[in-house]
Amino acid sequence: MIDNPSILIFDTTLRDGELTPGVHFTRENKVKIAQQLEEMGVDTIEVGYPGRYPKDIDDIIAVSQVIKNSTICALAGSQEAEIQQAAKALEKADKSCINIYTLVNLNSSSKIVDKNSVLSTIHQQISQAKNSCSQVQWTAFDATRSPINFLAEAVQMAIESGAKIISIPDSLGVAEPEDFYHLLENLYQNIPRLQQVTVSVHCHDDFGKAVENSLLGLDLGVRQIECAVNGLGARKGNANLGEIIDKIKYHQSYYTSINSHFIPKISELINNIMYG
Ligand SMILES: CC(C)[C@@](O)(CC(=O)O)C(=O)O
Repeated sequence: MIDNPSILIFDTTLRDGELTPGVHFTRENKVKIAQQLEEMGVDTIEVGYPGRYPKDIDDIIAVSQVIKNSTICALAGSQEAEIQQAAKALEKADKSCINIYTLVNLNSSSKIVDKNSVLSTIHQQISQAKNSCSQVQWTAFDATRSPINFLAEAVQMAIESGAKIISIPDSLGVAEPEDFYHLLENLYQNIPRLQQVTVSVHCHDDFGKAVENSLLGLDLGVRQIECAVNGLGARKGNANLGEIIDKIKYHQSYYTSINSHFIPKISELINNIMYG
């Protein structure tokens, strides 16, 4: 049903998925996986984090050469050097996205953090990144353990600076569905401009809530879900791509461009790479 609101699927199998204990994807396998993700209709493929893993630069370049329809995404921390590396890696991509993350949980830092300097970093880095890719996504790292007022200020700043996608992660997978729903609701109530950008969620499965948490914001306006094939990802993984797609199709109030017939095939490809 094409008239239903469309939900974008952002796959992070090749980035967060590679943080699954024991998992490594060769360049050749990253290209193969990306081709299948594109074939099934995934909107955005996050391929790596060049600022932390230098080999990801060439992985992203290799994937960029074969992918035409999906957006290619590179993760970057909020330092200038990381953004430059992401931009360099994405030069050949037809549609590119730099996903910048900034720690908003000021309590967790060992240093005393000045709020204004965090806000000005967000502004500077997004302003820099938007000249070197098609779209900037900004991720509020550790959003679910952050002071809500500061989180809202940071989101507001990211939107004003030009981020077109705002991602709210449950970075450590600790949010109860009720709490995650209230967090999103609070942001929608307090930031009118959230309606003008794409809101994304990135949930981890430490307590088995990744899929539930990823879907509960759709009625509030969330329009992008970050997930990974077979639920791969750091620690206990991210939301499982196949489950997300099936639930959206079953729900019937939303639309995704993903062809779910491809899910078993890509699931098997990943299994063969990991255990074959
Ligand atoms: C940056 C991000 C989306 C992250 O994956 C963190 C990271 O991989 O460093 C998360 O779960 O918050």
